[in-house]
Amino acid sequence: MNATPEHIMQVGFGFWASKTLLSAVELGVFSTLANAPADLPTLQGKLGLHPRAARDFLDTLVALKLLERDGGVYRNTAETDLFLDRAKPSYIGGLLEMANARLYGFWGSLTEALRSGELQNEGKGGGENLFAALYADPERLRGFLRAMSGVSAGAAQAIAAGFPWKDYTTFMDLGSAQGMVPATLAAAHPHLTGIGFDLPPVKPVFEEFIAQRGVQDRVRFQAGNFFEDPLPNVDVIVMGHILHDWDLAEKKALLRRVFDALPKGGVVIAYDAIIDDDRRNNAFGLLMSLNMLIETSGGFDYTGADCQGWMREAGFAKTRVEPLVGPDSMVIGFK
Ligand SMILES: C[S@@+](CC[C@H](N)C(=O)[O-])C[C@H]1O[C@@H](n2cnc3c(N)ncnc32)[C@H](O)[C@@H]1O
Repeated sequence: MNATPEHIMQVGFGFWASKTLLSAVELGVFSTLANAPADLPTLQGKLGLHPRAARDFLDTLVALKLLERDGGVYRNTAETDLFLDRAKPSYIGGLLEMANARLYGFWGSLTEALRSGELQNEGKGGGENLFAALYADPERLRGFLRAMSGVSAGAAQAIAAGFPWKDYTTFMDLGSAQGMVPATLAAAHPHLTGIGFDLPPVKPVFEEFIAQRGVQDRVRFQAGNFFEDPLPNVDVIVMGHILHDWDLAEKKALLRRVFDALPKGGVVIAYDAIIDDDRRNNAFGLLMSLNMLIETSGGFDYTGADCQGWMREAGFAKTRVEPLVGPDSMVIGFK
Protein backbone atom coordinates (compact mmCIF):
# COMPACT_ATOMS: atom_id res chain seq x y z
CA MET A 1 0.00 0.00 0.00
CA ASN A 2 1.24 3.46 -0.94
CA ALA A 3 0.18 5.25 2.22
CA THR A 4 0.37 9.05 2.42
CA PRO A 5 -0.83 11.39 5.19
CA GLU A 6 -2.56 13.65 2.67
CA HIS A 7 -6.14 12.74 3.45
CA ILE A 8 -5.54 12.92 7.20
CA MET A 9 -3.97 16.38 6.88
CA GLN A 10 -6.75 17.63 4.62
CA VAL A 11 -9.43 16.64 7.10
CA GLY A 12 -7.40 17.76 10.12
CA PHE A 13 -6.83 21.24 8.73
CA GLY A 14 -10.26 21.55 7.14
CA PHE A 15 -11.08 24.36 9.57
CA TRP A 16 -8.44 26.63 7.96
CA ALA A 17 -10.29 26.65 4.65
CA SER A 18 -13.67 26.69 6.33
CA LYS A 19 -12.91 29.75 8.47
CA THR A 20 -11.35 31.59 5.52
CA LEU A 21 -14.63 31.26 3.61
CA LEU A 22 -16.76 32.15 6.66
CA SER A 23 -14.70 35.32 7.26
CA ALA A 24 -14.95 36.22 3.55
CA VAL A 25 -18.76 36.04 3.80
CA GLU A 26 -18.71 38.05 7.05
CA LEU A 27 -16.55 40.76 5.43
CA GLY A 28 -18.74 40.88 2.31
CA VAL A 29 -15.96 39.90 -0.13
CA PHE A 30 -18.35 38.30 -2.63
CA SER A 31 -21.03 41.01 -2.43
CA THR A 32 -18.35 43.66 -2.95
CA LEU A 33 -16.88 41.88 -5.97
CA ALA A 34 -20.33 41.22 -7.46
CA ASN A 35 -20.65 44.99 -7.89
CA ALA A 36 -17.26 45.37 -9.54
CA PRO A 37 -14.12 43.25 -9.90
CA ALA A 38 -11.24 44.99 -8.14
CA ASP A 39 -7.48 44.97 -7.63
CA LEU A 40 -5.71 44.43 -4.32
CA PRO A 41 -5.43 48.06 -3.08
CA THR A 42 -9.08 48.77 -3.94
CA LEU A 43 -10.35 45.64 -2.21
CA GLN A 44 -8.10 46.18 0.79
CA GLY A 45 -9.65 49.62 1.23
CA LYS A 46 -13.26 48.58 0.60
CA LEU A 47 -13.12 45.56 2.93
CA GLY A 48 -11.05 47.27 5.63
CA LEU A 49 -8.27 44.65 5.53
CA HIS A 50 -4.85 45.11 7.12
CA PRO A 51 -2.08 45.31 4.47
CA ARG A 52 -0.31 42.38 6.11
CA ALA A 53 -3.38 40.14 5.66
CA ALA A 54 -5.10 41.25 2.47
CA ARG A 55 -2.98 39.57 -0.24
CA ASP A 56 -2.72 36.19 1.47
CA PHE A 57 -6.43 36.21 2.34
CA LEU A 58 -7.57 36.98 -1.22
CA ASP A 59 -5.08 34.64 -2.88
CA THR A 60 -6.14 31.86 -0.48
CA LEU A 61 -9.69 32.36 -1.77
CA VAL A 62 -8.31 32.08 -5.32
CA ALA A 63 -6.51 28.84 -4.46
CA LEU A 64 -9.69 27.51 -2.82
CA LYS A 65 -11.52 28.24 -6.12
CA LEU A 66 -13.85 30.75 -4.48
CA LEU A 67 -12.38 33.76 -6.37
CA GLU A 68 -10.60 34.20 -9.70
CA ARG A 69 -7.66 36.55 -10.35
CA ASP A 70 -6.70 37.86 -13.79
CA GLY A 71 -3.83 40.31 -14.21
CA GLY A 72 -4.12 41.38 -10.57
CA VAL A 73 -7.90 41.88 -10.68
CA TYR A 74 -10.04 39.72 -8.40
CA ARG A 75 -13.53 38.60 -9.37
CA ASN A 76 -16.12 36.09 -8.11
CA THR A 77 -16.39 32.62 -9.61
CA ALA A 78 -19.74 31.86 -11.27
CA GLU A 79 -20.81 29.98 -8.11
CA THR A 80 -19.76 32.54 -5.51
CA ASP A 81 -21.35 35.30 -7.60
CA LEU A 82 -24.68 33.46 -7.73
CA PHE A 83 -24.82 32.13 -4.17
CA LEU A 84 -22.75 34.54 -2.04
CA ASP A 85 -23.79 37.98 -3.29
CA ARG A 86 -26.16 39.38 -0.65
CA ALA A 87 -28.03 41.37 -3.28
CA LYS A 88 -29.22 38.28 -5.19
CA PRO A 89 -32.29 36.19 -4.22
CA SER A 90 -30.12 33.08 -4.73
CA TYR A 91 -27.92 34.15 -1.76
CA ILE A 92 -27.26 31.23 0.61
CA GLY A 93 -24.71 33.05 2.77
CA GLY A 94 -27.19 33.38 5.66
CA LEU A 95 -26.32 29.81 6.49
CA LEU A 96 -22.60 30.56 6.46
CA GLU A 97 -23.13 33.75 8.50
CA MET A 98 -24.86 31.61 11.12
CA ALA A 99 -22.10 28.99 10.96
CA ASN A 100 -19.55 31.77 11.49
CA ALA A 101 -21.40 33.59 14.28
CA ARG A 102 -22.54 30.53 16.22
CA LEU A 103 -21.49 27.04 15.13
CA TYR A 104 -17.80 27.74 14.54
CA GLY A 105 -17.35 28.59 18.22
CA PHE A 106 -19.70 25.91 19.57
CA TRP A 107 -17.94 23.15 17.63
CA GLY A 108 -14.84 24.03 19.65
CA SER A 109 -16.59 22.18 22.49
CA LEU A 110 -17.25 19.03 20.47
CA THR A 111 -15.09 16.85 22.72
CA GLU A 112 -17.06 18.00 25.75
CA ALA A 113 -20.33 17.17 23.96
CA LEU A 114 -19.00 13.74 23.02
CA ARG A 115 -18.23 13.02 26.67
CA SER A 116 -21.29 14.59 28.29
CA GLY A 117 -23.99 14.16 25.61
CA GLU A 118 -24.98 17.76 26.41
CA LEU A 119 -25.64 20.60 24.00
CA GLN A 120 -22.92 23.25 23.65
CA ASN A 121 -24.76 26.30 22.25
CA GLU A 122 -26.46 29.34 23.84
CA GLY A 123 -28.57 26.96 25.95
CA LYS A 124 -25.53 25.32 27.59
CA GLY A 125 -26.02 24.81 31.30
CA GLY A 126 -29.53 26.31 31.23
CA GLY A 127 -31.42 23.32 29.85
CA GLU A 128 -33.20 25.71 27.49
CA ASN A 129 -34.38 24.39 24.14
CA LEU A 130 -32.53 25.63 21.05
CA PHE A 131 -35.45 27.64 19.77
CA ALA A 132 -36.17 29.40 23.08
CA ALA A 133 -32.48 30.38 23.26
CA LEU A 134 -32.43 31.59 19.65
CA TYR A 135 -35.68 33.44 19.79
CA ALA A 136 -34.78 35.40 22.93
CA ASP A 137 -32.78 37.76 20.70
CA PRO A 138 -34.54 39.24 17.62
CA GLU A 139 -31.31 39.64 15.62
CA ARG A 140 -30.30 36.05 16.31
CA LEU A 141 -33.80 34.93 15.32
CA ARG A 142 -33.57 36.74 11.97
CA GLY A 143 -30.10 35.35 11.36
CA PHE A 144 -31.23 31.81 12.14
CA LEU A 145 -34.33 32.04 9.93
CA ARG A 146 -32.25 33.47 7.05
CA ALA A 147 -29.78 30.63 7.54
CA MET A 148 -32.61 28.12 7.21
CA SER A 149 -33.45 29.60 3.79
CA GLY A 150 -29.88 28.89 2.72
CA VAL A 151 -30.00 25.34 3.98
CA SER A 152 -33.34 24.55 2.33
CA ALA A 153 -33.10 26.42 -1.02
CA GLY A 154 -31.77 23.48 -3.05
CA ALA A 155 -34.10 20.97 -1.44
CA ALA A 156 -37.09 23.29 -2.00
CA GLN A 157 -36.40 23.40 -5.74
CA ALA A 158 -35.91 19.65 -5.93
CA ILE A 159 -39.18 19.03 -4.04
CA ALA A 160 -41.01 21.49 -6.31
CA ALA A 161 -39.71 19.59 -9.36
CA GLY A 162 -39.69 16.00 -8.10
CA PHE A 163 -43.11 15.51 -6.49
CA PRO A 164 -46.42 15.15 -8.44
CA TRP A 165 -47.94 18.44 -7.21
CA LYS A 166 -50.57 18.39 -9.97
CA ASP A 167 -52.39 15.74 -7.90
CA TYR A 168 -52.71 18.02 -4.84
CA THR A 169 -53.94 21.55 -4.15
CA THR A 170 -53.00 22.50 -0.58
CA PHE A 171 -49.85 22.12 1.49
CA MET A 172 -48.34 23.16 4.79
CA ASP A 173 -44.66 23.57 5.62
CA LEU A 174 -44.41 22.58 9.28
CA GLY A 175 -41.62 24.57 10.96
CA SER A 176 -41.35 26.78 7.88
CA ALA A 177 -38.81 29.30 9.22
CA GLN A 178 -38.60 32.23 6.75
CA GLY A 179 -40.63 30.32 4.15
CA MET A 180 -38.21 29.15 1.45
CA VAL A 181 -40.20 25.95 0.79
CA PRO A 182 -43.69 27.57 0.61
CA ALA A 183 -42.34 30.41 -1.56
CA THR A 184 -40.62 27.99 -3.95
CA LEU A 185 -43.60 25.60 -4.21
CA ALA A 186 -46.10 28.41 -4.76
CA ALA A 187 -43.89 30.08 -7.39
CA ALA A 188 -43.40 26.81 -9.29
CA HIS A 189 -47.05 25.65 -9.13
CA PRO A 190 -49.65 28.41 -9.53
CA HIS A 191 -52.53 26.05 -8.60
CA LEU A 192 -51.13 25.46 -5.07
CA THR A 193 -52.04 27.36 -1.91
CA GLY A 194 -49.97 26.86 1.20
CA ILE A 195 -49.38 27.61 4.85
CA GLY A 196 -46.17 28.21 6.74
CA PHE A 197 -46.62 26.95 10.30
CA ASP A 198 -44.10 28.06 12.91
CA LEU A 199 -43.73 29.65 16.34
CA PRO A 200 -45.36 33.12 16.75
CA PRO A 201 -42.13 35.23 16.63
CA VAL A 202 -41.46 33.94 13.10
CA LYS A 203 -44.58 35.64 11.64
CA PRO A 204 -43.14 39.05 10.58
CA VAL A 205 -39.98 37.52 9.13
CA PHE A 206 -42.05 34.96 7.18
CA GLU A 207 -44.51 37.54 5.87
CA GLU A 208 -41.75 39.88 4.73
CA PHE A 209 -40.00 37.08 2.81
CA ILE A 210 -43.22 35.77 1.20
CA ALA A 211 -44.12 39.29 0.06
CA GLN A 212 -40.62 39.75 -1.42
CA ARG A 213 -41.18 36.55 -3.40
CA GLY A 214 -44.57 37.85 -4.60
CA VAL A 215 -46.68 34.85 -3.50
CA GLN A 216 -48.52 36.41 -0.53
CA ASP A 217 -51.89 35.87 -2.24
CA ARG A 218 -51.45 32.07 -1.97
CA VAL A 219 -49.22 31.57 1.06
CA ARG A 220 -50.16 32.52 4.62
CA PHE A 221 -48.61 32.10 8.04
CA GLN A 222 -50.14 30.18 10.90
CA ALA A 223 -48.59 30.63 14.33
CA GLY A 224 -48.53 27.65 16.65
CA ASN A 225 -46.64 24.99 18.53
CA PHE A 226 -46.54 21.81 16.45
CA PHE A 227 -46.50 19.60 19.54
CA GLU A 228 -49.66 21.11 21.03
CA ASP A 229 -51.80 23.20 18.69
CA PRO A 230 -54.26 21.87 16.11
CA LEU A 231 -52.66 21.48 12.67
CA PRO A 232 -54.52 22.84 9.64
CA ASN A 233 -56.16 20.48 7.19
CA VAL A 234 -54.10 20.22 3.98
CA ASP A 235 -53.24 17.58 1.34
CA VAL A 236 -49.48 17.57 1.85
CA ILE A 237 -47.39 18.35 4.95
CA VAL A 238 -43.70 19.12 4.40
CA MET A 239 -41.25 18.86 7.32
CA GLY A 240 -37.80 20.16 6.40
CA HIS A 241 -35.01 19.73 8.93
CA ILE A 242 -37.61 19.25 11.65
CA LEU A 243 -37.39 15.62 12.71
CA HIS A 244 -33.63 15.80 13.34
CA ASP A 245 -34.13 18.49 16.01
CA TRP A 246 -35.96 16.14 18.37
CA ASP A 247 -35.41 12.94 20.36
CA LEU A 248 -36.98 9.64 19.34
CA ALA A 249 -40.20 10.01 21.36
CA GLU A 250 -40.69 13.56 20.03
CA LYS A 251 -39.99 12.46 16.42
CA LYS A 252 -42.65 9.75 16.73
CA ALA A 253 -45.14 12.11 18.40
CA LEU A 254 -44.72 14.64 15.58
CA LEU A 255 -45.24 12.03 12.87
CA ARG A 256 -48.32 10.76 14.69
CA ARG A 257 -49.76 14.32 14.87
CA VAL A 258 -49.05 14.81 11.17
CA PHE A 259 -50.72 11.50 10.33
CA ASP A 260 -53.81 12.46 12.36
CA ALA A 261 -54.02 15.88 10.66
CA LEU A 262 -53.85 14.55 7.09
CA PRO A 263 -56.92 13.43 5.14
CA LYS A 264 -57.03 9.93 3.65
CA GLY A 265 -54.81 10.10 0.56
CA GLY A 266 -52.73 12.83 2.25
CA VAL A 267 -48.94 12.85 2.13
CA VAL A 268 -46.07 13.73 4.44
CA ILE A 269 -42.69 14.72 2.98
CA ALA A 270 -39.89 14.75 5.58
CA TYR A 271 -36.49 15.90 4.34
CA ASP A 272 -33.16 16.07 6.07
CA ALA A 273 -29.56 15.15 5.27
CA ILE A 274 -30.79 11.56 5.52
CA ILE A 275 -27.98 9.14 6.43
CA ASP A 276 -27.46 6.12 4.14
CA ASP A 277 -28.87 2.93 5.67
CA ASP A 278 -25.40 1.47 6.14
CA ARG A 279 -24.27 4.65 7.98
CA ARG A 280 -20.93 4.97 6.17
CA ASN A 281 -21.30 7.25 3.13
CA ASN A 282 -23.29 10.38 3.85
CA ALA A 283 -20.59 12.12 5.90
CA PHE A 284 -22.57 15.39 5.81
CA GLY A 285 -25.63 13.65 7.30
CA LEU A 286 -23.50 12.11 10.05
CA LEU A 287 -21.78 15.45 10.77
CA MET A 288 -25.23 17.05 10.86
CA SER A 289 -26.17 14.57 13.55
CA LEU A 290 -23.11 15.66 15.55
CA ASN A 291 -24.29 19.22 14.96
CA MET A 292 -27.61 18.23 16.55
CA LEU A 293 -25.62 16.92 19.53
CA ILE A 294 -24.11 20.42 19.84
CA GLU A 295 -27.39 22.25 19.15
CA THR A 296 -30.19 20.28 20.83
CA SER A 297 -30.82 18.25 23.98
CA GLY A 298 -31.93 15.05 22.22
CA GLY A 299 -31.91 15.54 18.43
CA PHE A 300 -30.16 13.28 15.95
CA ASP A 301 -30.17 12.58 12.22
CA TYR A 302 -31.40 9.25 10.88
CA THR A 303 -31.43 6.85 7.96
CA GLY A 304 -34.19 6.42 5.39
CA ALA A 305 -34.94 3.01 6.90
CA ASP A 306 -35.31 4.56 10.39
CA CYS A 307 -37.74 7.20 9.15
CA GLN A 308 -39.80 4.80 7.04
CA GLY A 309 -40.15 2.59 10.15
CA TRP A 310 -41.42 5.53 12.25
CA MET A 311 -43.83 6.57 9.48
CA ARG A 312 -45.26 3.05 9.24
CA GLU A 313 -45.60 2.96 13.01
CA ALA A 314 -47.52 6.28 12.88
CA GLY A 315 -49.94 4.66 10.41
CA PHE A 316 -48.68 5.62 6.94
CA ALA A 317 -49.54 2.82 4.52
CA LYS A 318 -46.79 3.35 1.94
CA THR A 319 -43.40 5.03 2.27
CA ARG A 320 -40.38 5.64 0.07
CA VAL A 321 -37.09 7.56 0.07
CA GLU A 322 -36.02 9.80 -2.81
CA PRO A 323 -32.75 11.75 -3.17
CA LEU A 324 -33.02 15.55 -3.51
CA VAL A 325 -29.79 17.51 -3.93
CA GLY A 326 -26.39 17.00 -2.35
CA PRO A 327 -26.70 15.21 0.97
CA ASP A 328 -30.48 15.76 1.27
CA SER A 329 -33.17 13.15 0.67
CA MET A 330 -36.90 13.13 1.32
CA VAL A 331 -38.91 10.38 2.94
CA ILE A 332 -42.48 10.33 1.64
CA GLY A 333 -45.36 8.74 3.53
CA PHE A 334 -48.83 8.14 2.03
CA LYS A 335 -51.88 7.89 4.29
C1 LIG B 1 -34.19 23.65 11.77
S1 LIG B 1 -35.48 24.78 11.39
C2 LIG B 1 -36.01 24.18 9.81
C3 LIG B 1 -36.58 25.24 8.95
C4 LIG B 1 -37.00 24.85 7.52
N1 LIG B 1 -38.11 23.92 7.51
C5 LIG B 1 -35.83 24.31 6.73
O1 LIG B 1 -35.88 23.22 6.22
O2 LIG B 1 -34.84 25.02 6.59
C6 LIG B 1 -36.76 24.28 12.51
C7 LIG B 1 -37.97 25.19 12.49
O3 LIG B 1 -38.96 24.63 13.40
C8 LIG B 1 -39.53 25.68 14.15
N2 LIG B 1 -40.04 25.15 15.41
C9 LIG B 1 -39.31 24.70 16.46
N3 LIG B 1 -40.10 24.26 17.44
C10 LIG B 1 -41.37 24.44 17.01
C11 LIG B 1 -42.65 24.17 17.59
N4 LIG B 1 -42.74 23.63 18.80
N5 LIG B 1 -43.74 24.48 16.86
C12 LIG B 1 -43.64 25.04 15.62
N6 LIG B 1 -42.45 25.31 15.03
C13 LIG B 1 -41.33 25.01 15.72
C14 LIG B 1 -38.41 26.67 14.33
O4 LIG B 1 -38.89 27.95 14.64
C15 LIG B 1 -37.69 26.59 12.99
O5 LIG B 1 -38.18 27.53 12.07
